Amino acid sequence: MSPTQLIRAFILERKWGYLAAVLAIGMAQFFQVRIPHILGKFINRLKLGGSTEHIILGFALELAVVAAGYVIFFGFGQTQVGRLGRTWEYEMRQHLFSHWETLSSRYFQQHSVGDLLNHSLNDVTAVRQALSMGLNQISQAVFLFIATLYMTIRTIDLKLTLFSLVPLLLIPVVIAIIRPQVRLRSRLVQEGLSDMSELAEESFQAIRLIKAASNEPIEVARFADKTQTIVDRQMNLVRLNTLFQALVPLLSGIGFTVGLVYGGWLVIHGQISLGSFVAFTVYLSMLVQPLMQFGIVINLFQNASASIVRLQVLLAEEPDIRDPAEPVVRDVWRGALKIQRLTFQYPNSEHPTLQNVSVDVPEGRTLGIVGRTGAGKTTLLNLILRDYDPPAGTVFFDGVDIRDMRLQDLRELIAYVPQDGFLFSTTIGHNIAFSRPQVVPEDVEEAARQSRIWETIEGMPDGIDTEIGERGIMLSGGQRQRTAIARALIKSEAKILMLDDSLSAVDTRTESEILRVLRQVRGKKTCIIAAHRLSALRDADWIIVLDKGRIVQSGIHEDLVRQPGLYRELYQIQTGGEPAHA
Ligand SMILES: Nc1ncnc2c1ncn2[C@@H]1O[C@H](COP(=O)(O)OP(=O)(O)OP(=O)(O)O)[C@@H](O)[C@H]1O
Repeated sequence: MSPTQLIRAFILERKWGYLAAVLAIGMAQFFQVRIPHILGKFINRLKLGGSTEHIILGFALELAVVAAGYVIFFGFGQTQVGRLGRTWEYEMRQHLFSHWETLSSRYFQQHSVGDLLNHSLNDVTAVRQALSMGLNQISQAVFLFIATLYMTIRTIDLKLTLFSLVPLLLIPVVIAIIRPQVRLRSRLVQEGLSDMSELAEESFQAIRLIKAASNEPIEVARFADKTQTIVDRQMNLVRLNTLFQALVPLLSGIGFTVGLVYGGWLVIHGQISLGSFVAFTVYLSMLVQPLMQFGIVINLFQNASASIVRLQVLLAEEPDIRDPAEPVVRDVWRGALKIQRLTFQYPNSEHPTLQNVSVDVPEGRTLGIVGRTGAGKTTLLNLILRDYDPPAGTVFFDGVDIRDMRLQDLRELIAYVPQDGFLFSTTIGHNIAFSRPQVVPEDVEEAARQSRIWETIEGMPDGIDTEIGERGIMLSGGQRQRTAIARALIKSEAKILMLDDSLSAVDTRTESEILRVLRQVRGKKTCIIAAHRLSALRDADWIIVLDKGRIVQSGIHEDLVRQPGLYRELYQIQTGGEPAHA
């Protein structure tokens, strides 16, 4: 659904709530316009003389009743409108987040986090302001304007009202001229804010790198540059808004002068009473308020319409990786994997990253993937996960093209340890139980023991409830990797375990301990281990050697080290030039 449709549906669904709010705000204005009328009557009555105490008390009581009516109706309307606006904001943010969750990695590579946050914060807020404050102000303004005009024409003088009104009618003209500029400048401010949050986020993520390079002053200067741009753009907007907001009272002031001159003349010539003239001046000043509000509302709606366009673009984004129309569903999957003549090119890339890759991994077997950096190992794993879509007829799970499987089934069947072993800023226990929030602590412990992180956890102040800082900053690289492996192992019913260079940061002893655990898993799960370090692959049932996206060698470790080729080269480098032997 587009944001416009969403807004329409939202308002329609709550039409009675909105109607009650608008009517209450309108009613409040009718109470408000009674005040000058009472004042005028009071002055005229005072002029007649008589028992003043009694008169004053009577008028005071009338004023108090009117003021109470205003407060009750306005209070109700304002609260109601505010509540509806907040509900919209909540629902829209939920909607946006759910939508983003359907999109693939490709989308997040092409859009900055700063921009997305800007959408979910500022754009949604801009629409909310139009739906709450905007509606509140426009209801007030329309009702007050009509009611005031009605009162001045009916109870005072038509000509006096019309003459004073002429300068005020120029206000919409002024607004029409300034309006497009306000919109442009407010968009520039929003873009500047988005740039700034993007830079701050990147900088915080890279804080270790920045400190290691003593780059703090450069980062601070870059940030200052961004904030200066925002200030400049905000000042441009403020100047224009000031002009805009000054012109409205100026025009009202001219109307006021006309009213004073002509109204005074009418009083001198006895055509209206002094009380009516006083009431009229109050009415005129009351007309300024709705006109100012028209200006504010126009600004709010301008901002909201720019935000709606951005939200429109965002929600129009279709997920590029989806469930098939008629998925193949099975009760039991075994976990055999077959890759057949797989060639793949990233959308923004000029050359294929993988070329004609074929390999068969029977269920319960282990495939090792080795290759220099950039050879395409991660890409191959990402394609098996359908993080990017492989071409049809190239990747099969138990003989079924993975594109014909339900995404949820496929991903339930795979336990994956990504290269960066991403950890969330929560407790170590929650990180391990990430894909299985309902598991019991014993399962967390079991997975942690298998991945050799349990000892570390036991030494932590709060055990599995220890907070590990932003993205696991309190853990070492190896501890992070072992935590990520535990997270995969806890997914016990997965049929395929994929490790993307996940042992690179652990010492060789820990590596062989983890490999021993993986050996126990073997036979029950199909394992795919991508690695630079050949020691991680020694036990694999089959190894493929990737070079620039092609399989250049394949076989078992013992054979590969004997053959001349890339594998032996890597082996010799890693074993310090030892002669190749099994
Ligand atoms: N999202 C992407 N868009 C475009 N090109 C990409 C993308 N991801 C990876 N590549 C390119 O594809 C090639 C293979 O990258 P990949 O990450 O699969 O290699 P790798 O063998 O896992 O390397 P490493 O061992 O360094 O992790 C590289 O040239 C890389 O620049």
